[in-house]
Amino acid sequence: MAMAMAMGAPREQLRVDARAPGKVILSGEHAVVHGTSAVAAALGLYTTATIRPGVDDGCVLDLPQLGVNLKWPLKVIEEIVTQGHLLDPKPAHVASYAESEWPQLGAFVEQQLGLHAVKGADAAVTAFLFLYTSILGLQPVTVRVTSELPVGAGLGSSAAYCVALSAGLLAYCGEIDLPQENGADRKTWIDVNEKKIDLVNRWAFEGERIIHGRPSGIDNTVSSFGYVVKFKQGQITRLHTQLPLRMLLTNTQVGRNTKALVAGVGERALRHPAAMGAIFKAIDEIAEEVVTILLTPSENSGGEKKKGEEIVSTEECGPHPVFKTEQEVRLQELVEMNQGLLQGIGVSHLSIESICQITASYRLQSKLTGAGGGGCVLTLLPHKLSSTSVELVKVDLEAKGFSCFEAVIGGNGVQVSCQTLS
Ligand SMILES: Nc1ncnc2c1ncn2[C@@H]1O[C@H](COP(=O)(O)OP(=O)(O)O)[C@@H](O)[C@H]1O
Ligand SMILES: C[C@@](O)(CCOP(=O)(O)O)CC(=O)O
Ligand SMILES: [Mg+2]
Repeated sequence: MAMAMAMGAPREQLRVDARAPGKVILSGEHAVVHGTSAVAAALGLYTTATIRPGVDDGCVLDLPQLGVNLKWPLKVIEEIVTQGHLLDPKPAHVASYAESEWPQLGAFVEQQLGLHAVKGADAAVTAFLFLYTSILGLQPVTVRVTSELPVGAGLGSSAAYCVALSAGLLAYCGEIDLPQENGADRKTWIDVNEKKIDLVNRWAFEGERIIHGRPSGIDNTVSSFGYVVKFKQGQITRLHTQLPLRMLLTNTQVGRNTKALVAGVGERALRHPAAMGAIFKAIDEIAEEVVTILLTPSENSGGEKKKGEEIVSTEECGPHPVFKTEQEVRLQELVEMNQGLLQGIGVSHLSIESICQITASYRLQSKLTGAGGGGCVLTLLPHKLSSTSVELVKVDLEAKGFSCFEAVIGGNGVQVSCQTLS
């Protein structure tokens, strides 16, 4: 029925919205690009793509966070795309992006953006043109993408951008069911149908390849499926954890580029294959142990607390003691070890180390999340830690110029909404 309603409304009267969450990586970033396991959780901050009917045979792309607002007559795009890409869109069959097949695209995007473009704007526009022409073909559309996520900060903004765009374009061409409109002003968001999430995820991965160069796929996967996932060589395991995952996210405010950081780790791995392989293996073991802890039932059948749940550690942290369960003590140690290994492969930063030292003085362990080199740091918070103690840590971090917030994690994945335009 939902699809019928959506299909019933001609496209020139349909506005489609798709939103996708950012993410935190609990363990395994960078090593996962080299085939090991990683664990990631959806973050309660979203990127939203809005697809509206186009006007006078044109395509408009509005990316306010990158200062991009471009409009092209469709025939201009046709000249660029026809050179290297069938103009017969097959939304259900994911095409793989190859720069060699689009010889004109790079120069076209560079010329369109000019010399003063914001860093990363070229990748965003290129990813859009690939996804738009591959999924929709040359249909007049007006597309706007906005986000609650900081861009380039390790919270998976590139993946959320690609997932939201892919879902919005697939919904606009009828490949994804849309919700019944409720007539009220409030949007009705629905999860993308299970059978279609994989299609969204595979298109988004192609977009991530344009932005990241060599993505593992974990970012677009957790942004598509939501909740908590284990990812290894394309294998997705959705983790149903009962462990209360509380964390503080601190932004170093240091900009960096994931593509360059991932390439740098690859080059170091070529220079030191055995040593880097050993580090990747250690990170793999850490990620596997994190999975085991997350999957430990929190209570046995009688409702009593399981072994891992009793308080086994009490340390001073400002005015209140920090109570930690055995699972929390083990997770903290794994976070500390993972951060040390990430430092070893060259992706930490002075600002990240400074945050780790500040939180360690409160008996809390932290690690960079995402590509590192700046960006964001996650700090595990014992579930019994008082809000007063959390506030103390935040005040200390903010006094050093960092910005931090207690993250909402483990929520839903990609969702869609629609509105029939009068
Ligand atoms: N809201 C957005 N609008 C346009 N492009 C975006 C947006 N969010 C992310 N991007 C794209 O993703 C890039 C950042 O991705 P990346 O370097 O992987 O950092 P991260 O994924 O950690 O935020 C940006 O330079 C841009 O190309
Ligand atoms: C470094 C890496 O493991 C995660 C990158 O995360 P982000 O783009 O910095 O949010 C790369 C990848 O897995 O594709
Ligand atoms: Mg990214």
